[in-house]
Amino acid sequence: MKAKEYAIIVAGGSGTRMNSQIPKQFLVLADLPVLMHTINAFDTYSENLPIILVLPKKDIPVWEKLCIEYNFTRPLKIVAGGASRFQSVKNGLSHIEDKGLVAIHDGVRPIVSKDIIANSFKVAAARQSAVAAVKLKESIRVQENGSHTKALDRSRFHLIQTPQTFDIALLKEAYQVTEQPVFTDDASVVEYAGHKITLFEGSYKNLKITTPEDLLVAEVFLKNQNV
Ligand SMILES: Nc1ccn([C@@H]2O[C@H](COP(=O)(O)OP(=O)(O)OP(=O)(O)O)[C@@H](O)[C@H]2O)c(=O)n1
Ligand SMILES: C[C@](O)(CO)[C@H](O)COP(=O)(O)O
Repeated sequence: MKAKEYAIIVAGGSGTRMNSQIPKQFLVLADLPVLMHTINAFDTYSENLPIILVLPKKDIPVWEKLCIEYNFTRPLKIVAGGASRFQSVKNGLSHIEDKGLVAIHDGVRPIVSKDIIANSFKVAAARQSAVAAVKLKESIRVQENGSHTKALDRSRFHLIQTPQTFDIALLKEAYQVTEQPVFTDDASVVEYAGHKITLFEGSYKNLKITTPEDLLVAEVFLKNQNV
């Protein structure tokens, strides 16, 4: 029998690196707030998928206003976030009581495809974890002591994206730990709990909107979704 599937979309951040008055998840790109593009991608995968949307507590009224403005009616469970991504995911997870699989996705990765979401659930069903990743396109060097740098073999490295999809029980158990500075994503939490991480092919288009220039690129992709 197919496992029950859930998604947690984390949008509880304040976007300090974007340096924008409006939190980046609410900025309008290609006629819609970023977060609505992200939710629509998951709805395209399955309109019945239960989605937990994590928002900064103070911005929940902002989101509610946007939903009225854009006539956005997709059913969601809205949960208040925490001080870090780790805390926000943990808050989201506390609203799932079932067994099954959960995809954790950044609200600010709006160009995720239906196929990537489907693959994340497929791989996680077989391997308990499925983390989207792409290979490096550029050369990399590591800083040595002083001003010296040394070339590294880029084929050994991956750039990590979301969705990061896991067996729900495994992820909940991993999130019981005290938050550590190394926790930049869900894979690092699950690995810290002693589990192996399985990567699957993400996409260079699945970018995270982090700094202002990302808005330009994201808008081009969002306006040309079928290209
Ligand atoms: N307390 C937090 C911090 C981050 N996030 C979410 O985690 C994802 C990670 O992306 P990131 O670019 O780090 O978002 P911000 O924390 O908002 O940005 P910055 O680090 O520049 O402040 C985003 O969707 C963000 O909203 C969250 O849900 N709760
Ligand atoms: C989860 C993530 O998007 C994977 O690439 C990333 O780690 C978020 O971390 P950031 O350091 O806040 O950009």
